[in-house]
Amino acid sequence: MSGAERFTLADLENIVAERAASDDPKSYTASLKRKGQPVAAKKLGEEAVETVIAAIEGDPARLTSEAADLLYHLLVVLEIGRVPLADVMAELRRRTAQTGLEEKAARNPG
Ligand SMILES: N=c1c2ncn([C@@H]3O[C@H](COP(=O)(O)OP(=O)(O)OP(=O)(O)O)[C@@H](O)[C@H]3O)c2ncn1[C@@H]1O[C@H](COP(=O)(O)O)[C@@H](O)[C@H]1O
Repeated sequence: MSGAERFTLADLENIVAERAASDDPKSYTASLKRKGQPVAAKKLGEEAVETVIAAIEGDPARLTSEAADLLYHLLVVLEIGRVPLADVMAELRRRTAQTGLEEKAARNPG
């Protein structure tokens, strides 16, 4: 393990919320918040593509780095969109009652 056992996405969510609310000119989070959701969401999309490329290339170190960028930017988009991570986790927890294919069928009945 990498020593990150006690650091959770909820911890990072708290940091992101604090930085988004700050007017620190050195804060990347605050700058994304100022630019607004279209810019932050586009950045999330770029990080998703970079993660896909790293996954296909099969480089675990690059995949780790790009996945970290992706998760951070997802938390920024959730913060700007006023969606608590707990709501996303509750939705994921709800889905544990069924298999992925059952969940897919429930979304697209018929
Ligand atoms: N985990 C992260 C994190 N991961 C990635 N990034 C930033 O996301 C950007 C990634 O974009 P790119 O790789 O495309 O690099 P870039 O070209 O410099 O980015 P752009 O100029 O295109 O936006 C970089 O600026 C990274 O520094 C992050 N910025 C912040 N955090 C966390 O958020 C905390 C608060 O950060 P500040 O708001 O900057 O204080 C930090 O202490 C970290 O814990």
